[in-house]
Amino acid sequence: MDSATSASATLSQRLNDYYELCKPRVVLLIVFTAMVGMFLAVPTMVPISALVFGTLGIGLMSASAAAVNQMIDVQADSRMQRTRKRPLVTGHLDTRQSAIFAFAIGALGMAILLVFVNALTAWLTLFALIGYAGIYTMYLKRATPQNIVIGGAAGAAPPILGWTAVTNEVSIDALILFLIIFIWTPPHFWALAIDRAKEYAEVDIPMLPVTHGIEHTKTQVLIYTVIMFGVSLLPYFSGLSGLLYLASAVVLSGWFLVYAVRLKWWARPGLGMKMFGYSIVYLMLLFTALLVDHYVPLIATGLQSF
Ligand code: HEM
Ligand SMILES: CC(C)=CCC/C(C)=C/CC/C(C)=C/COP(=O)(O)OP(=O)(O)O
Repeated sequence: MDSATSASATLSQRLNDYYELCKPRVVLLIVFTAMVGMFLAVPTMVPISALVFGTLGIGLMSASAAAVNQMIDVQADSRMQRTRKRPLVTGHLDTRQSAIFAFAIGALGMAILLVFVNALTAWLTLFALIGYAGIYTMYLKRATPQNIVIGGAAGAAPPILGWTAVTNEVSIDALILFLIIFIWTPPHFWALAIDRAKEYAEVDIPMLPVTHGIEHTKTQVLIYTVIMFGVSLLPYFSGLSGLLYLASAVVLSGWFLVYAVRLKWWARPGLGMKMFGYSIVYLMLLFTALLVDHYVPLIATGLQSF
């Protein structure tokens, strides 16, 4: 390999390390839920500056929160199979580089929201960043098995942030979208934790299956999934969404419930991880259904006027 080729290989490796530091797939879904919040806040098109700068600011600050989470968790991450390849664990990045990067993208995100969006969105996003990186990662994660229920509030904030980016105010409908993700978080995480309980026990993180056992956690997953079924129908009953959304929510949440029931009474090895995988598809499709449902009447009206 000549020196130019090896320099470019190093650069692309380095970029990939910073990319992985941001938990990109989680941030992508977070940003998507924020964008759906923006679109649902207005009857027609989102103003382009709120869309571009709101998305960018929320995305950068979420990525910053994820990087800080990895800086704090480096010890635990180095001892779990699932997290062993993270860039701070492998030594591809050090704490100083990660701290500078996290601060830079966090500050940039905050500045973008303050200057181009609005102060309410900027401060609420900062609050979510501190909630996840500070309160959840530094304290709650090691303090109580209810860690993710409380910490989940930060991850559920993005639809509200998207909504305020466009309207500069919080509404009941924005709170309903928040509630969907808030109630979704425990089944999302505990389904994975059931299959990874041994790893969490080994690093002394008091996740629910470690402190209260697998059976209790499965019951909690089922209870939250039943509540989530009901909560996922709220956008229809509040008048935010129509029948297309209602039908999608019934099918998607119904399938989630089938998983929860199987996990409780007919589990087989690996079902927890399968349910965890479905939880991600579920949230993606549910928010896609909100979006499509919102624009179908508009498209239909447009077609009629031709
Ligand atoms: C406190 C709240 C949450 C906890 C404890 C949690 C926990 C986790 C864990 C442990 C993983 C890692 C799976 C792995 O490494 O294979 C994961 C993956 C994931 N989570 Fe969450 N999560 C939370 C909130 C959220 C939120 C709010 C979203 C998006 C709206 C989200 C979206 C995702 C996605 C897309 C993945 C897959 C990432 C990948 O494939 O790399 N999570 N979650
Ligand atoms: C500004 C804003 C909207 C912030 C968003 C917060 C954010 C990035 C939430 C992600 C939630 C998440 C991946 C939790 C898992 O952390 P973990 O440490 O329990 O999981 P791990 O073991 O995989 O690191």
